[in-house]
Parts: sequence; structure tokens; C-alpha cells
Amino acid sequence: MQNVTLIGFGAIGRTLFQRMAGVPGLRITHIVVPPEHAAAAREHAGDAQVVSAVPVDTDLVVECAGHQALTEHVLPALARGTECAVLSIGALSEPGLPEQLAEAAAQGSTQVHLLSGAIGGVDAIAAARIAGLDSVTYTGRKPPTGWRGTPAEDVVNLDTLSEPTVILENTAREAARLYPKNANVAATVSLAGLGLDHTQVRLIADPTVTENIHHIDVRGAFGEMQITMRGKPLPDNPKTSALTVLSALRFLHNRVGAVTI
Ligand SMILES: NC(=O)C1=CN([C@@H]2O[C@H](COP(=O)(O)OP(=O)(O)OC[C@H]3O[C@@H](n4cnc5c(N)ncnc54)[C@H](OP(=O)(O)O)[C@@H]3O)[C@@H](O)[C@H]2O)C=CC1
Ligand SMILES: O=C([O-])CC(=O)C(=O)O
Repeated sequence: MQNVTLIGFGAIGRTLFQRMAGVPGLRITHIVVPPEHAAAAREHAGDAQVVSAVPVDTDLVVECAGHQALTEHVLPALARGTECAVLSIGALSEPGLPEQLAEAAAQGSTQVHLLSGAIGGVDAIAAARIAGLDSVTYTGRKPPTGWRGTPAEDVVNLDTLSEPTVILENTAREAARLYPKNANVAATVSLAGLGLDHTQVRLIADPTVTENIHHIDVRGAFGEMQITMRGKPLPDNPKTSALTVLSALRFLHNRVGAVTI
């Protein structure tokens, strides 16, 4: 039995926790939340313990909390030798953080896994990179509700928007800096491919759609690839596609399955 600690108990953490019930070979034993959320989290945590730090004897950590959790919890866990899987990939746009994660994992002789989250095709981009990539572009399109609480509110009036409107056209690094909760896919695609400074990103607020739509165009020595994902958002967080939870579940299933895919 592998003991798993979740960091974060928001839209992803709660859904993942519910879906993990009954998965053989794995159990979520601890959930790390900010102290002010501890009482509310205990109401939904079942037998898992709600704590403020990752326990030293956990086998595996899954982060679904945000930028701060990477420095506060993931770096020390890796340095102690605990394997970690990360969903807040947008946070890796902070200069130095990818190197810090790599150094902490090396110090602990373990690995940090950057999960594919809301997007598919990360395996293909990372494989194609080996032979050389010419261009990687990413377009993220969400309904106006998906942009609430972000700098998009200074660019357009989300309440009255009547047609698709580009709110950012820049590099993946700039997209992740300005829209950390909406540019995880941009950061993932970049880290698999040409890097944050060489991946072009367009973010669009679109009142005509109800899904989170991710489109990737990749060209290189391998050929070409175009992927469009139309992800249904989680009911608790319109910024987050439901597939993100499933990508973490896939990772966990692969930890214990005799065959991994
Ligand atoms: N890789 C991908 O494709 C995707 C990644 N994500 C990322 O996954 C993460 C979780 O998303 P989601 O569940 O939708 O977000 P939510 O905002 O619903 O939940 C995140 C929770 O983590 C808590 N939290 C923040 N900091 C810490 C910390 N240091 N330690 C423990 N808990 C903390 C938050 O508390 P509080 O509200 O008080 O801050 C909140 O309760 C986000 O970073 C998001 O950007 C999301 C979608 C796709
Ligand atoms: O669709 C999602 O789940 C989240 C998203 O756009 C992103 O963070 O890039």
C-alpha cells in the first residue's frame, strides 16, 4: 500500500480525493491545507488527516494547490527523498524554480513529475523535441467566467463581452506570469517543447463557448501535430478542466499497475 499526501484541497484536491476512494494499492492518508482551511477540510477528509506540512513518512505527494505550495512543501519533500507529482505547472515560469525542483529531487535521489493536467499530447511533444522542433504555439480559449479574478478584467469587460476577444498574445513565460491559474497548459506545452521563452501563446475570452478549449500546433523534424481539447470545467472552479483531475488519477494508477499506459 502506498501512502499518498495531497497538497491542496480545492476543486482538484476534493475531486481527486473522492475519485481515489477504492483505488487498490493507494490511499490518501494526509491532506495539507492552509491553517485557516483546516476545519472546513476535515468535514470532507474522511479518514485522511488534515495537516499543515507533508509528513516525513509519506510515499508520494500530489500537489494541487498553487505556486506557494511548491516552495513551501514540494521542495522540502523532494530534498528529503519523497517523490512528488505537480499540477501547478504555471508556477515553473518563475525564473530559477525549475532548477530548484531539479536540485531538490537530485538531493533526495528522487523524482518530480510534471503532470500533463488539462492537456493531451505532452508525450508526443516531448518525444518530438528530441529530433528538433521548429515552432510550438498554444491558444487557450475560455468563457468569461474562466477569466474572473485575473488581469483580463483590466483588458475587457467580462460581464458585457459579446464576441471572442484576445486578452494576451505573448510568450508562455509572460502568459504564466500574468495568468498563473490559466496558463498551466501553456507552461506544460513549453516545458515539454521549446521552453517558456520560445512558445507563442494567445489567450482568448470567448462568450460563445462553455468549455475550456486548448489548441496546440507543433512543427518540427518529426512532422506536424495539431491538438484541440474541449475540456469541461470542474463545477467548483471554472478555470480548471475536469481532465486535470483524471491526469493525476492516471499517474496514481500507473504507480501501482502492473502495466502502465
Ligand atoms: N496542470 C494543469 O493543466 C492545471 C493546473 N491547475 C493548477 O492546479 C492548482 C489547483 O487548482 P484548483 O484545485 O482548481 O484550485 P483551487 O483554487 O480550487 O484550490 C487550490 C487550493 O489550494 C490551497 N492552497 C493554496 N496555497 C496552499 C499551500 N501553500 N498549501 C496548501 N494549500 C494551499 C488554496 O487555498 P486558498 O484558496 O486559501 O489559496 C485552495 O484551497 C492551481 O495551481 C491551478 O492553477 C489547474 C488546472 C489545470
Ligand atoms: O483548462 C484548465 O484546466 C486550466 C488551464 O486552462 C490552464 O491552467 O492552462
